[in-house]
Amino acid sequence: KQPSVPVRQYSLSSFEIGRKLGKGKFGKVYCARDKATGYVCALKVMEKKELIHFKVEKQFRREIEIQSNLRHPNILRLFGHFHDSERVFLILEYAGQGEMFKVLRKKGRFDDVLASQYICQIASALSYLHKKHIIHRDLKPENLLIGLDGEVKLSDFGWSVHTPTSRRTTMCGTLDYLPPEMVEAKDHDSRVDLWALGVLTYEFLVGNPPFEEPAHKATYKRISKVDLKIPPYVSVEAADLIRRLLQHQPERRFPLDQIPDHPWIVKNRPYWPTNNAADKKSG
Ligand SMILES: CC(=O)N[C@H]1CCN(c2c(Cl)cnc3[nH]c(-c4cn(C)nc4C)nc23)C1
Repeated sequence: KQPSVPVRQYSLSSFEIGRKLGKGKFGKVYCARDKATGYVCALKVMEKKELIHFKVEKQFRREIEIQSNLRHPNILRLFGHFHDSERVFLILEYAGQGEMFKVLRKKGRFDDVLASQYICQIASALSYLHKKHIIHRDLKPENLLIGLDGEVKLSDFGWSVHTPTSRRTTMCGTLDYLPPEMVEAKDHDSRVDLWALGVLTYEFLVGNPPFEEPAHKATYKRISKVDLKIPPYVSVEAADLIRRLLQHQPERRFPLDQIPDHPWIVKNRPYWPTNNAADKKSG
């Protein structure tokens, strides 16, 4: 009988802690190296009392359960978790090029080649999740990371659930990515991620989400009416995909598995993937 790989028990002393990478909603993330293997990872630390105070321990357990079982090149791996008396620790994959929203803010907006590569990779990750009856429900630049070779990594599964569902937890944070059926608190399914993908496509190419307004109520109205204005500099092919995703009726939204064949993706696919790290190495 083949001995199964023993599941290692981790503790804080298993790691050398490096620099602080950033703050998530409920915790801090540090770069860390596993002493036994030298493997670099990201260690997310959360205070138990904070999880209890924000009443998110159920959501947090779901995040661990869902993300631990996912294996996809565009989904950030969760390798394991452990806790001590007052904190919980997540051992996450380290994304070598950091946070998407910082890159987007710094660049302002992406060109068709970069944006279409990112959208195609995110569509691939969403397709993988939907086949497992999981919807992400919180797709936005803040929840995207970039790996060492420039590939996108979906992270933060705090809001993901098994379909179909109707939201029970009150929403906080930006409404910008929510489809009509969610702002109208109707039952919803995996096609909410299609709407968010449309919002993300728009934001990558324009620099801000399509229905952004200072007041929540105004954003809500623009989403409900699909009050979409696409600037003239957005290419015809990109505008076509954005319009096909930002459909009020979920069943009319462009299906994920057709995205790799959409003209905008095909036209902007490089002959070979740009592998920044390799380019630098080869000089
Ligand atoms: C919600 C949330 O956890 N946000 C972020 C904090 C850092 N974190 C990372 C996570 Cl969870 C995983 N890998 C990361 N890599 C980086 C990073 C790399 N560079 C060069 N700069 C940064 C920053 N950050 C992470 C997720």
